[in-house]
Amino acid sequence: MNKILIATKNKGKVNDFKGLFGAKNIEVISLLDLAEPIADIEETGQTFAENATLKAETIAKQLQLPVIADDSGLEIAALKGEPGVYSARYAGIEKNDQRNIDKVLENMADVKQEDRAAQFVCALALAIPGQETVIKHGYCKGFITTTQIGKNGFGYDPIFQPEGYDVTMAQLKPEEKNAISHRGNALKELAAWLAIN
Ligand SMILES: O=c1[nH]c(=O)c2ncn([C@@H]3O[C@H](COP(=O)(O)OP(=O)(O)OP(=O)(O)O)[C@@H](O)[C@H]3O)c2[nH]1
Ligand SMILES: [Mg+2]
Repeated sequence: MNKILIATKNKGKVNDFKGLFGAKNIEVISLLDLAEPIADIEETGQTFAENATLKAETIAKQLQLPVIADDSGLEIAALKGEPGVYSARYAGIEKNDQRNIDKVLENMADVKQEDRAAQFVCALALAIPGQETVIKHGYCKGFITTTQIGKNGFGYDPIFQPEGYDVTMAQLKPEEKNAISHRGNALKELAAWLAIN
């Protein structure tokens, strides 16, 4: 395998995957690279796994190619697991990262340091036409900061401090994020599965 299609339109995810697969000499293409535009898929699932499966199977069927889809998000304990599967659209359907960050910080304004635990979750679905879809999960535990710091990454990275670090995910270099991220961890699981099946 020297090329993989990731069924996403999120540039931040594409950059993460380019780093992750580039190390294995595998070229990453996404829905943003296709000549024919692909319609948005409505994410109607209740879980990351359901949404990842929906995206992977729809695109695999449409293009008759093996694809990986990623559904991911941030679960904050003090907000009862929110934003969860609604992470991209937390502050509205236009999917604005800055507005999403502002909404989290506002909702957590009164939450004490010791109660700011959170985790990123990533579900990866590998869909191959005619085969059963494979799903693997990855997690990254940490805390929500009180201000946003850092310019790398995307989404909530500037307000997420991984466990064992005193900087945010957005202050880490791309390769440092990939080494500990929910996406990197899910991909390790998928790679391990591919090697033994
Ligand atoms: O700080 C972050 N670092 C990450 O590493 C990360 N991974 C996911 N997220 C958040 O979760 C949403 C995914 O939602 P999502 O899986 O539906 O993707 P999406 O709608 O952006 O693109 P697509 O893949 O569906 O085309 C994203 O938009 C982000 O808000 C992240 N935030
Ligand atoms: Mg989405």
